[in-house]
Amino acid sequence: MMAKPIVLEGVSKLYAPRPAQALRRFYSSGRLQPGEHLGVLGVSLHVEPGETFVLMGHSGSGKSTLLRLLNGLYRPTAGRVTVMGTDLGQLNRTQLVRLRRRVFCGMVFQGFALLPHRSALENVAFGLELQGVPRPVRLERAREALALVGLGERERALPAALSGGQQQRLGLARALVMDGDVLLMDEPFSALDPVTRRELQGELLRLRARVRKTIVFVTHDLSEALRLGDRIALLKEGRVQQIGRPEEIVAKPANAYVADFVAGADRQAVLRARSIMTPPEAVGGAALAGARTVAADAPLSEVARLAATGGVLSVVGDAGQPLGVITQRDVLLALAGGA
Ligand SMILES: Nc1ncnc2c1ncn2[C@@H]1O[C@H](COP(=O)(O)OP(=O)(O)OP(=O)(O)O)[C@@H](O)[C@H]1O
Repeated sequence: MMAKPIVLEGVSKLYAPRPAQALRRFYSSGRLQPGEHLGVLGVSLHVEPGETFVLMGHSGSGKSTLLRLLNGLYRPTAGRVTVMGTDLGQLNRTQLVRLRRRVFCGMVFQGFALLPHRSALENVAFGLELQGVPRPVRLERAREALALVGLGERERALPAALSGGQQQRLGLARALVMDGDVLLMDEPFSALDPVTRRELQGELLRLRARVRKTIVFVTHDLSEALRLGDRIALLKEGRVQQIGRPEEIVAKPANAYVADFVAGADRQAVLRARSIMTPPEAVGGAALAGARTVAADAPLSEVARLAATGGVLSVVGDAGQPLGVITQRDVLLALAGGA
């Protein structure tokens, strides 16, 4: 079995002159002293190969700190970070740099630091140049990456001649051209207008199917997280509130904070039949006889249409096996945001 790209076990990071001491004091007294800041506290999570894992939370909740812990840019004050089966704490600087280069293909930021006097093509090829990849090879790979993000026609353009959305695509190409399996994205689309932003999200979803990279994506935007994430971790004040698939977080928020955070979600788009069904025992066998079936993955909008004509729906899995039932009441509650 393939090693998990990233595993975090009880990871904490304090920004303090003496972080270990500050953390001990924080655990015993619940307080920090002036000049000490909590980055993240006791975070455990893992990222599966090929998934898009979203770190979501308000400003200051610890998303960027976590991203820099999981790629070894920061060392944890406590806890363990394991990347592709290797405990980062066991590596010296050189080994760490080598592992990061092998596993991660760079980070995509908002306002990506593009080289202003180099063409789009040379910007993308730059990382390979630093690695000593011969010029013809790196230009060929850079062209492929540019084509992948839809900038094939603009390879000679200087960054300043590109729109904000195009510059962001260029940033993406610059990361994609590198070898690593894991792509880190820190609020890459936040500075873009809403239309361009949605467009680039769509682009990323399409790309993901083609390049098979594992993606860790940071955002404070709920709709972006729900759209892009296979799974989402919601952070508050450095602590994980809930980890789950988008429909799990929306349908079964773990606490009042999560419920409040997801209150504005587009429930019809996010919820699936499986997230609102109840066990078959909930209704009598008689009610199920002749019930219409709906796929477990069907979105709530479709479930609602089917349920509107009355009766109970039988939710079935890929092989047609019964998984649960949905009544009209379940649909109404889900649409209304009830449990
Ligand atoms: N270099 C630093 N020194 C001191 N405190 C820091 C440092 N970097 C981050 N922090 C603190 O750690 C906490 C988490 O910050 P972080 O940047 O990880 O949050 P974030 O969720 O990424 O926020 P944003 O969305 O605003 O970037 C905040 O309280 C922040 O003030």
